[in-house]
Amino acid sequence: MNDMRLTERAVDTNQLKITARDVQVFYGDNHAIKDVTVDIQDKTVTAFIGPSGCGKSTFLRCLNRMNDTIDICRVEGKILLDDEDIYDKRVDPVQLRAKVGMVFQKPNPFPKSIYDNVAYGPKIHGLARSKTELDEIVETSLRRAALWDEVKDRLTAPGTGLSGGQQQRLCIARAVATSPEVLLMDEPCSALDPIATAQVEELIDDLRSRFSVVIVTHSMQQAARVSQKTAFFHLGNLVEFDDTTKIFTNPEDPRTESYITGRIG
Ligand SMILES: Nc1ncnc2c1ncn2[C@@H]1O[C@H](COP(=O)(O)OP(=O)(O)OP(=O)(O)O)[C@@H](O)[C@H]1O
Repeated sequence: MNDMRLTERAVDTNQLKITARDVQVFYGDNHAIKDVTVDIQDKTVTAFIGPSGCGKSTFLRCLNRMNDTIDICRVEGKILLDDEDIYDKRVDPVQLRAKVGMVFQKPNPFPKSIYDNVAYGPKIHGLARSKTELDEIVETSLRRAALWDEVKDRLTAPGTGLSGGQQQRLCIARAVATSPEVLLMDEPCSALDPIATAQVEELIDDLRSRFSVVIVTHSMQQAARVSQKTAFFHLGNLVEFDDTTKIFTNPEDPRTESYITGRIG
């Protein structure tokens, strides 16, 4: 699969960003994530793959406490962001989610202008001291999301009026605007056509030069193209976690091999 990979920018990928230890997730009696231990590196794209219902999205949502919003959901174990326990009582989940941003499967811009979609986060987190600074953040974020040229002349138009691919890049700009340290993406291309998918994949590789990206994907081709590390989940277990090339060429576990060769899933 090597020939299909995007050109990778040279960045230092050694530093750890997120450390998860013995994580369990329960939805009522359903034990959805079992004893997951994993290290997520900075400036690296990590892909979560595995059959439907194996817990990829559930585990992803643990990383910015998005599961807090689900009443019956209970998370146990430790998740550290730069050595800080994100489940500590003193951590404000809203602040955490600015640091650990999220992009969802379906583009979900606010019913506001393109400008306001991006300006919202910096405004509520007090990241701009003046209108000029806010304008700068909006422009930089839209540029980082490779959307600026397409929208710079219609910033006051509604975000919901953009094409699906543009809306997803707007959501990426919105997430990037609060200067996150980690960006979580839950099947960000599944509602996009192949051209918009290619644009977002190119963008993911670019974003990696600034922060850690974790992506849930159903597409093994996409995982192989965009990620450096891959985690294979099966029935709530993290079966194998390794360099993406190793997972796709020489996996250790027979369950990983069955999945990547299409025998399970
Ligand atoms: N909001 C929820 N309430 C109750 N159970 C849930 C909820 N979300 C997920 N689950 C359950 O947790 C388990 C893991 O689901 P999850 O969506 O994390 O898997 P997934 O690997 O992301 O699946 P898919 O690839 O189909 O999106 C499943 O048994 C699912 O039914």
